[in-house]
Amino acid sequence: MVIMVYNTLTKRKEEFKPLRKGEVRMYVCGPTVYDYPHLGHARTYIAFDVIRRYLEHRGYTVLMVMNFTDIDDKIIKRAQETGEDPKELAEKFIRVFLEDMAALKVKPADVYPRVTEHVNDIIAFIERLEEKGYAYEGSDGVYFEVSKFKEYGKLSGIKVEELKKGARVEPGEGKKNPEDFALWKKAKPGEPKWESPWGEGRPGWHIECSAMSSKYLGESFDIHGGGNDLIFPHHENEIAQSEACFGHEWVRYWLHTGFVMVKGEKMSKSLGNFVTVRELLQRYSPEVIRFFVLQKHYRSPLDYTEEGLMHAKNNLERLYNTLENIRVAMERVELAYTWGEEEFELYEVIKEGRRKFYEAMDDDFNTAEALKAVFEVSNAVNRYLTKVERPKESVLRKAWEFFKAVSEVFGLFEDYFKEQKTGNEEALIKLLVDVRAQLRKEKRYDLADKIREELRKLGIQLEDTPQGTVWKRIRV
Ligand SMILES: Nc1ncnc2c1ncn2[C@@H]1O[C@H](COP(=O)(O)OP(=O)(O)OP(=O)(O)O)[C@@H](O)[C@H]1O
Ligand SMILES: [Zn+2]
Repeated sequence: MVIMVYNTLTKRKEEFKPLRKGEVRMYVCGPTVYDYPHLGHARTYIAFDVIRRYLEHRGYTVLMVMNFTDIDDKIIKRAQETGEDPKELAEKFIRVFLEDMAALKVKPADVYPRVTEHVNDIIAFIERLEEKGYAYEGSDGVYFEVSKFKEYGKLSGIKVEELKKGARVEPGEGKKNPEDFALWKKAKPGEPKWESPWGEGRPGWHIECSAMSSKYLGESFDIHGGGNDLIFPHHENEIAQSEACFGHEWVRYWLHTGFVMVKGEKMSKSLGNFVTVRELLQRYSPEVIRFFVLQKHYRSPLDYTEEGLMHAKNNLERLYNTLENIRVAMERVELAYTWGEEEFELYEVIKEGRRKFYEAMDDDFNTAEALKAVFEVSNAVNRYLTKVERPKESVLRKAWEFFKAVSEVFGLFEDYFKEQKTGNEEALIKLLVDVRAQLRKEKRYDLADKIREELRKLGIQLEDTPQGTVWKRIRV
């Protein structure tokens, strides 16, 4: 089975063939960290999380990099408004972003490079562009000369001539042509700055992604993603910089997510029509938000409405009911010495459901279609369980395994399956470890040692390390 992906660069679905065997290298543009993430951001990052999970599920090792834009005009402006230090402001919202994504069960990227920690790599990149004749220094910064890169516009379809017509060089701007964009911005008084061959200043926005992605993923890689609004100018400029610098094709597949919309407009900070992830989490569980996102294909617009979220909640509840029905039924199952009509019927639906699920996900990660297959299986399981007195273990187990695969790909029911295996055991061990630490503080070593000894008998080994006590299972 091949995976087909829609490539914004070629504007069609293509067979997915990674550059390196068994490995996918992907880069997703991360947030500019000056505010709380809203549902629009969540949609984009959940979508790429599911794409990544699916590729892993299909056996690829995925190396995923996401940047943090931790210095930029918006951050400086916000810091000036609130009187905070821009660095601290960025630091705070990186933390917020990571917390919100963790709450939403978005798997962390492998590397989160930040601009402020990669200024030297960015400078080296700009120097290479200068050497190759694509960059020039103006009075207020270093610019990329767009007309020198002959393939400019290949991603967005925007022509250099149109850009020339649509804009002019403003007084005080140091660029030669209106379409040129800044690689390096010379510092204005009071702004954060770094030393460079062009004097003190800071990187422009686009260059960070070219420099940091190539540092971690090499000079060509498989997938580059972001929201639709990044196609132009951000990704167009990234391509120009990178391909000018490396002299060859840079990224194989460009993937873009559709917007979360509110009454026909893009949810955005500037329009003020946003709902933050935190606000939503007070009303809905993280999985409801994920489910809401998954109900639509990632390239389609997604309307934010309360009814939509309620609908997601109800549907997710239906799936959890099915899981509980299976779990409870497992207690009264019997080993299958025979299969009746009901078993064959359910088996057929599970088999078809699995096929449809993978077919949908292989077709440009179509989560909306894949979910339909999940419900077909769910409904069939419930029908089966109301019909038969003594369900057969083998056929129920097939349904259970299917839901586990769905869980892995969609990032739903993860805690549920974990609880099935461990119950509250881990929480209870942690409680005992904490109680023992408290006893030791109070120098009640007899009781503390008793806890350690009794746990050891149960196959749990406690180790006191400088970072605190960790526990391990004794296996042999
Ligand atoms: N309404 C939305 N729907 C889907 N994705 C979005 C939406 N708004 C922003 N994104 C995506 O979130 C990611 C992070 O965006 P970024 O930090 O640049 O936000 P931003 O553009 O400052 O936000 P805003 O658009 O609200 O001002 C980008 O990939 C962007 O395309
Ligand atoms: Zn980027």
